Amino acid sequence: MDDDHTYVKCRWAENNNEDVRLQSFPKKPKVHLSFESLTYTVNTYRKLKKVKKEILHGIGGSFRSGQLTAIMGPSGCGKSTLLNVLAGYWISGSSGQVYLNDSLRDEKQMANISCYIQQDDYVRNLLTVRESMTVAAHLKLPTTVSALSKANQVDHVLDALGLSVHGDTVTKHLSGGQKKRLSIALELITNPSILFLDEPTSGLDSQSCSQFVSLMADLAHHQNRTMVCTLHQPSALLFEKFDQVYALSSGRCIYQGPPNFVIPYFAERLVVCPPYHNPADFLIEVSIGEYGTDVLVELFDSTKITNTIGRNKCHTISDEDHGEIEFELGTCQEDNNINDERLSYKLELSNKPRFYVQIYHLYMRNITMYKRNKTNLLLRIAIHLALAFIISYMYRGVGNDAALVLTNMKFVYASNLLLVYTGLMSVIVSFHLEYIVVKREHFNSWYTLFPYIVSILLVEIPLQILCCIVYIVPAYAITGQPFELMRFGYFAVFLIATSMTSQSTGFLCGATMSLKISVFVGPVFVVLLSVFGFAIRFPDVPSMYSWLHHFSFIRASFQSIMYSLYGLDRGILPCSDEMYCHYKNPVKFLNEMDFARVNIYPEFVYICSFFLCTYVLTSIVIWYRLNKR
Ligand SMILES: Nc1ncnc2c1ncn2[C@@H]1O[C@H](COP(=O)(O)OP(=O)(O)OP(=O)(O)O)[C@@H](O)[C@H]1O
Repeated sequence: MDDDHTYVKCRWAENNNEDVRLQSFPKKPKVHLSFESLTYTVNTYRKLKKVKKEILHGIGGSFRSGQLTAIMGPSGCGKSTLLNVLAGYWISGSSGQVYLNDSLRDEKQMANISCYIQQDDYVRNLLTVRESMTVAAHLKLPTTVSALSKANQVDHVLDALGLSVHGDTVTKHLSGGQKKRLSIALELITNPSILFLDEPTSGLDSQSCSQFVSLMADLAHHQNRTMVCTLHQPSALLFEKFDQVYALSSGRCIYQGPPNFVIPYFAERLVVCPPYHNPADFLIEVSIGEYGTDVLVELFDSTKITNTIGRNKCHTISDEDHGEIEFELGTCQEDNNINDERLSYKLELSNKPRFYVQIYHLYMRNITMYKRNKTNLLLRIAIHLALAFIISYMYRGVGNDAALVLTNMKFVYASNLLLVYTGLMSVIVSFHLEYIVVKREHFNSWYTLFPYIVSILLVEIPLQILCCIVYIVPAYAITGQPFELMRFGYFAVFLIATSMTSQSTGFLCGATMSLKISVFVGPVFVVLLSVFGFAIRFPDVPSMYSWLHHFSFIRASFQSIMYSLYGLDRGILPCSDEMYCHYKNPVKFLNEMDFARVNIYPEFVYICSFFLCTYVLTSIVIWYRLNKR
C-alpha cells in the first residue's frame, strides 16, 4: 500500500458537504453482534468411517458497533471458521445463537446490513477501479437512487479509501494493499453496518498493515460500523489500534476485551508477560499452551462464565480504583449504550434493481472486460479461420463429387467435432475462474443468479456463433458443397446448434466438477457421443447402446447435415472417376448409411431441447453451489 491514503482520516466527519451527500444513501442502523453457545462441527473420516469433529466449542462473545475487533489466535484455532459462521457464510454444521442487537439473526436482513470480504483479492482484474465501483453501485444501490447520486457515492467512497487517484487504473495493476482497499470500497457502497474481513492484512508489509488497520478503525469509529477481522500475529503497535480483541485457542475463547488489558487480565490469573514482550505475541503464546494447559482451562472457564451471564455484557476492565486493577462484568463501551440493543436492526429491504437492469449492467461489465482483453477474442476468431482453411484445403472440392462422398462425410464429421470442441473448451474452465468472485458477489447481494447467467450467455453465445460462422463460410465454399441457400442454411444451423449445445455441456461440466476432472470428462464425453451415427448404422449399434445413439446430439446434428447435403432431391452427382461412381445417386448413399430416414426437424428440436435442459441443469447446480452454506 502506498502513502496516498494517509489523508483518509474520515472526511465524513470533517466535511459538511460530504455529509450532505451521504444523506441520499441508505442509512444503516447501528448493529451490535453477539453470539452464544456457538458450535461448529464438520465431518471427517477415520479409517473410512465418518467422524464428527467439533471446531468451535460453544463459544460466546459480543462485537460492538463503532469498534474494530480482531479475532486472534494461532493457526488452526478456528478464526476463519468463526468469521464464516458469524457472517452466515457457513450455516450447516453450526449451532448456537447469533444476535443482531436484541434479535436473533435473520438471514435476509443479515445480507442487507453486512458484507463479508474474504482473504484473497477477489476483484475483477480487467476493470478499472472506477468501473468496478460504478457497476457495484448500479447493482447494489436501490433503484430510487439517481445515477448522479451513485456517481457521487462512488467518488466519496474512493476518496475515503484513498483510491481516487487510481480511479482509472485497471485493477490487475493495483498493489496488494490497493486491491484490498478496493474490495472494501466495493462493499462500502451500500454503507453496511457490519463488515467481516478475513485476514485483511495478509501479504502486506508492516507499514501497509498499519495504514490499513488505521483505515479500518476510522471506518468503524466514524460511521458506527461493527468491523470484525481475523488477524495473525500483529506487531505491538498494530495490536494497540484495535478496540477489542477476541482471542481463540483450539476453538475456545480465552480473552475478549481491549488490547491494552491483555497483560493485566492474564497477570490476574498468574500468567505474567515477560518484560518488553509484544502483548500480541504473549497472547498467542498463552493460546498455544506455552504457559500450561491448566491456565488455558481456567481462561476457558472464566470466559464461559462471562458469556453465560449475558450476551449484552462482555468482560471489560475497570481501573477506576487508581491503579488497582479489577475485572468486572459490565456493558462494553459508554458510546454503545445498552438502549441500542433494543433498536431494531431490521430495515425495509431496499428496492434492488430489477432482473433486466441487473442483466444490463452485468452484460456491459462483461463487454468491457472482453474489450479490454481483445487478444483472447481475436485469438478465438483467428483460430476458427485458420482451421477452416487448413481442414477445408485438405477436403477441397469433395462436396460435389460422387467419387468422394465418403470423404465428404469425413469432412462433415471433422467439422462437427471441431466446433463441438471449440464450443466446449471455450467455457469449460471459465466458471472455475469465475466461481470465487461470483460467490463473493452473490453472497454480498450484488445480483441474483438468473441475471448473472443470462449476462454470461449474452456474451458467450454470440461470440461462439461468430466463431462458427468464421469457420463455416470458407469451409463450405472451399470444400465445394452445393451452392444452394437452403442446404447451406441447414449446414450452418446444425453446426452452430451443436456447437452451442456443446458449449452448454462445457458450462455444466465446469459448474459440476473440479477443474482437473472437468477438462478430462468433458472432451471424453463428447468424443463418446460423436462416434454414434458416424460410420456405424443404427441397426449395427449394440442394443444396450441404442439409448446413447438417440441421446447423442452430435449424432443428431451429423446425420441431419448429411441428409441436408445429399437428401432433399439433390439429384445425380457429377463423378470425377471415369470408371465407376458408386454413389452417383446420393439416395443410395443415404440408404446404405441409414441416413435416409433422418427427420431433420425433430432432430433440430432435440438438439435445442438438449441445449435448454443443460442450461437449466447448470443453473440448478450453480444455484446449489452458491447457496450451499
Ligand atoms: N471442512 C473441514 N473438515 C475438517 N477440518 C476442518 C474443516 N474446516 C476447518 N477444519 C479445521 O478446523 C480448524 C480451524 O480452521 P480455520 O481455518 O478456522 O483456522 P484459522 O484459525 O483460521 O487458521 P489460519 O490462521 O491458519 O487460517 C483447522 O484445524 C482446520 O483444519
